[in-house]
Amino acid sequence: MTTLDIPVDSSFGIDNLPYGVFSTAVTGPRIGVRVGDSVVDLAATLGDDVFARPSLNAFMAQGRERWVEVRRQITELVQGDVDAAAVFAVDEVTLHLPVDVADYVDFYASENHATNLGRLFRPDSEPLMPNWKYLPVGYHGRSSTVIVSGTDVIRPCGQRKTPDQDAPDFGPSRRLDIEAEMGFLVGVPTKLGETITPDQFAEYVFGAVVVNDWSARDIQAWEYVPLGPFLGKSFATSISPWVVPLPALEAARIDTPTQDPQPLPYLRGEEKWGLDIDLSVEWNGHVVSRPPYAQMYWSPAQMLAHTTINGAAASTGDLFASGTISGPEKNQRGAFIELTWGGKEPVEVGAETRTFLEDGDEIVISATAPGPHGSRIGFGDVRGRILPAVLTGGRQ
Ligand SMILES: O=C(O)/C=C/C(=O)CC(=O)CC(=O)O
Ligand SMILES: [Ca+2]
Ligand SMILES: [Mg+2]
Repeated sequence: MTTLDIPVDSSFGIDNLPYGVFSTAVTGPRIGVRVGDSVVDLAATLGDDVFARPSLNAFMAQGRERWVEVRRQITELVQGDVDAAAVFAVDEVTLHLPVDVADYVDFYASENHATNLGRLFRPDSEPLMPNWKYLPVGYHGRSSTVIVSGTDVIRPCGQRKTPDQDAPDFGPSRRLDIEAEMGFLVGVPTKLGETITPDQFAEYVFGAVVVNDWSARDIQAWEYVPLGPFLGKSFATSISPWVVPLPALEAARIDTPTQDPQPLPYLRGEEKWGLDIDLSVEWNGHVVSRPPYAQMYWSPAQMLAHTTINGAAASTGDLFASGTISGPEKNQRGAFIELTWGGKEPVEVGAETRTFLEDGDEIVISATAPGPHGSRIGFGDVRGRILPAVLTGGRQ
C-alpha cells in the first residue's frame, strides 16, 4: 500500500481528478485517473471492468448518477492507502486517445475570432454574417483524424491558389495554422428525434479537453465556398489526453457575454455555462498567446442544444469543439492567421520570427480553470509537431 503525494499547488489535485487511457510496459490500454503526478489504475482499484477498456466510452455512457458515484469513490480512494501496484508515475506511462470519437463537430463561437477571420477572408463584406448572433455557426469535421496529444502532424497537401494565380496548383500547404479551442465530450446518447435543452447539458456531457484544430489556410481559402471547411481542416485535430469531468469545472462557471439580440427560446437556459478557462499557446517553447475562454459568445450548452434541435441523435463519444478562442487583444488570438494578420505581421518566436508553421515546429496548448478554495484545475497539454509533407506518387 502507498499514499499518494499530491503537491498542494498541483492543478491535478483532488478537486480535478481527470480521466485518461494509459498503458505501461506490462499493461495494455486501460482507464486511469490523474492525481498530482501519478496515474491510478481504476480497474485495479475500483474492481470494475468498465475501466479495463481502452476507451472511456462505456463509462461515459453510464450517465450522470454513475459519474457522480465514481467521482465520490475516487475522491475517497486517493486520500487513503492505495495499492502501490496500481499507481504509476505520469511520465512513465503512455497516454492514448481517451475516447472513441463518434461525430466531431466544430463551432465558431468566438466573436473576436469570427470578426477577425471575416475581415481576413472576406474583406469586402461585413465581418460577421447575418446569422452569427442568432445561432452558433458550426460544421461537421472528421472524427477519424482526431488524435491524442504528442502525435506528430504531417503537413497536408492540397489545392492552393494565391490571388495572383489564375488556376490552383497542388502541393504542401504553405499556410499551416493552429486553432486553440476547448472540446466537450458527450457521454449519454439520445435517440433520433430527441433534442437536448441548454439546461440539460450536464446530464449528457461528461467532460472537457483542450483541442488544437490544425488548419491549412491556403487549402481552406480556395475550397470553402459555398459549403464550408473540408480538406483544409480534416487532416488532424489534436486533443489533450485528460478528460476533465464537468463537476471539476463548477467554480469556473460564469455567464457568457451579453447576447444581443436575445437568442431564440431553444437556445435559452437558466444555467450558466460560460467557462472561465485560461489557455496558453507555446510555439517552440515560447508563449505567443493567451486566449481567454471566458470571452466566448456562445456557451457549450447552446452548441449542444443547437446540434440536436433538428432531432439529430447525439452519440457517446461525440466531440464538439468551441471554435478558435480569441480575446480582444492581439496576444489573446488563438490562431496564427489572426496573430500575424494573414501572414503580414510576423511574430517573434524566441530568436526567430514566424508567420505560419514550419516543418519541425512544435505547438503546446494548455489550459487551467479556477477550482474550489483557490485551487487550479489543469487540463494538461495538447502537443503536436509538424512533419514534412509526404508527396504522393509524383502526382503533385
Ligand atoms: O470564416 C471563415 O470562413 C473561416 C472560419 C474558420 O476557419 C474558423 C473555424 O474553422 C472554426 C473555428 O475554429 O473557429
Ligand atoms: Ca476550428
Ligand atoms: Mg481539424
